[in-house]
Amino acid sequence: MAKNKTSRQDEIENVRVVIRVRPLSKKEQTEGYQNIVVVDRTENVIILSKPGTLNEKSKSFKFDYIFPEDSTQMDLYRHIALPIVEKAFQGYNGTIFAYGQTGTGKTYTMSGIPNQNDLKGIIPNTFSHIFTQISRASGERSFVVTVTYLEIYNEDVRDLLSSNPNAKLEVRERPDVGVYVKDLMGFTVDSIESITELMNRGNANRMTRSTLMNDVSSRSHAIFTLTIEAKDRVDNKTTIGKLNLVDLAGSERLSRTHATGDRLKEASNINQSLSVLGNVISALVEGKSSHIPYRNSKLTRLLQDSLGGNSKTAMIAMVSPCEIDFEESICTLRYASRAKYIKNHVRVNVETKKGLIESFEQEIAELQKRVAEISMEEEKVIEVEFVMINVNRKEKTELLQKISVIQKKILVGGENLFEKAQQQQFLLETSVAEIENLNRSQQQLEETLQKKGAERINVEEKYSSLQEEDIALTKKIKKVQALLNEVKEEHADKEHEYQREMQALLDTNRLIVREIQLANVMIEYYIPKEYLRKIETNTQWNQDTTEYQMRGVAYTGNNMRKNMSANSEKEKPIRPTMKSVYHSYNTTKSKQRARTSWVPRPSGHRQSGCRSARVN
Ligand SMILES: Nc1ncnc2c1ncn2[C@@H]1O[C@H](COP(=O)(O)OP(=O)(O)OP(=O)(O)O)[C@@H](O)[C@H]1O
Repeated sequence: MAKNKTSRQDEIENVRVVIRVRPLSKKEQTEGYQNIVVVDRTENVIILSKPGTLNEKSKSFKFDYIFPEDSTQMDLYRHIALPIVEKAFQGYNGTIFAYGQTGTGKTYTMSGIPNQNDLKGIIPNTFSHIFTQISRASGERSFVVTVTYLEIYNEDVRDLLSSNPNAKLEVRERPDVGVYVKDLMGFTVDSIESITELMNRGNANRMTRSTLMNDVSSRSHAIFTLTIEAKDRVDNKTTIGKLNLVDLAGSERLSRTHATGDRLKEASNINQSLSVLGNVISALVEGKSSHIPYRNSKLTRLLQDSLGGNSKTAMIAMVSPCEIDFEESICTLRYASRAKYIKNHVRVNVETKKGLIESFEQEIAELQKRVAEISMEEEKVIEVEFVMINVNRKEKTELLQKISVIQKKILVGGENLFEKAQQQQFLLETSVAEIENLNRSQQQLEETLQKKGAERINVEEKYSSLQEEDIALTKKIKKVQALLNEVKEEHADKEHEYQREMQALLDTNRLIVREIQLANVMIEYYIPKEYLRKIETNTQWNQDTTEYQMRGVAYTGNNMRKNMSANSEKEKPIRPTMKSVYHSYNTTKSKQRARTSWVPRPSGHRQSGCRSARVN
């Protein structure tokens, strides 16, 4: 990973890109499909052979690391998540996101199988890691860990931990906070149980369904965020590390999924937002323009810091080894290859305002003061009134309970030996994985040494005679020729990929046109002209939320109708006084309109109908 420092003390770091290959599924094996993936562990190269061709048609890609199909969940954790989580404790932001075709193991890698220790994914392993780290920290350090969990489904942001997970939340931006989700609920956690309970609740609320490509396919992008606030009492410094664990929805070829109707719309939305993510990656890598299209999707807006900003970021690109997925796998590897060149500017986030720990400590001090006051009062009134004592005792008990709840939120280093057994389990597995990795590195070193030895012999033997030089040159020409062919083929592949992307865009476009046509028909036949004009003059494009907004939205027809129906039968609606603001239909006018509805509306109006549709 490239790394250097800038003058502002920021460290410049490339996004770390690794590949994970899942094993062939039982279904693929029974149907007789071939595994076309070979991994060169020494060079970190993945080679895919084009089905039905000889080896020379294979394609190879180099990455920071490649996890072959026999890799364990712990291998992934140790190599990818562990260094980032450790840095989050020091106040760095971190992001790990899983990208890839549908059914390649993104959810398996990020969440895994919850009840089996060795199959737990990155998110639950992070919980064990965090609480282990806290219990190992010095007693001078205090921590508050907060969790949020959201999903982006069909370009709507939803809080997976809310009691109303279907409510759509707004993405906002403020100079002092950056991009954030309004009304997203954050929970402080004090144990592995409490955080696991939140994860399970969120997962249960996540939008999944069975598709032709995956029995349990995630139809949304999910972002699990852990914020670790750490206060050091020695230097009185508070740092905040934010960790985004992202399970993206899978890309899919619409022609292979046979999706129609709402599912087609859902799949188009997924592809569309992944395509915006791809455009952001390209723009960052090319560095041609200062404009990076983060605003073109909610996903890229929320991941703005993770891509090109202040975050240590790792992308795990998932690949299927199956021959029928060759083209999709090549697309994934190309996509991931570009991400390797993104440079982030990372730094420690030092809290300058009052953090959560300080607020909690202040609240505890105030409550303790009140408890002390009550104790003194108790002593004074002991001989006066029995009832008074009871009232005071009740308040005191409540205050002490409150203090205990807040105290639990602040985790003190070394003292909180939670879930000892689970921590040990985690440590044990980590050490086993460490030993395995050391063995593997040793094996890789030996292989590299052997290779180098063979190369030296080659060099010594080369050019011992003119004839040999001639042979070598001919070989070189052949090699260059092969390279040229490879480049040509690559070009043809890219052309092909471009065509397919175009096709996907056309599909999406067709859907949008259909929706616009529906909106136009509804406007044409159901909305009187004067109301349409009124709607248009009261509607404005909001650059920040990237949606149209209505002035006086509380007085729009449907909102007014909602309020009126909420009124009891007895209360008569206050129609007369609201006439100026309530956009209700006028019966006489609608009759007139029905008589003249065959008259075509000016084309300008049709277009303004499109404008009133939400654009993302
Ligand atoms: N490395 C792996 N080892 C064993 N099984 C795996 C592995 N990766 C994926 N699987 C299995 O493959 C299936 C699909 O995995 P998963 O649902 O995680 O894919 P996904 O990429 O999240 O798909 P989607 O984008 O449709 O949500 C699951 O049954 C999962 O258990």
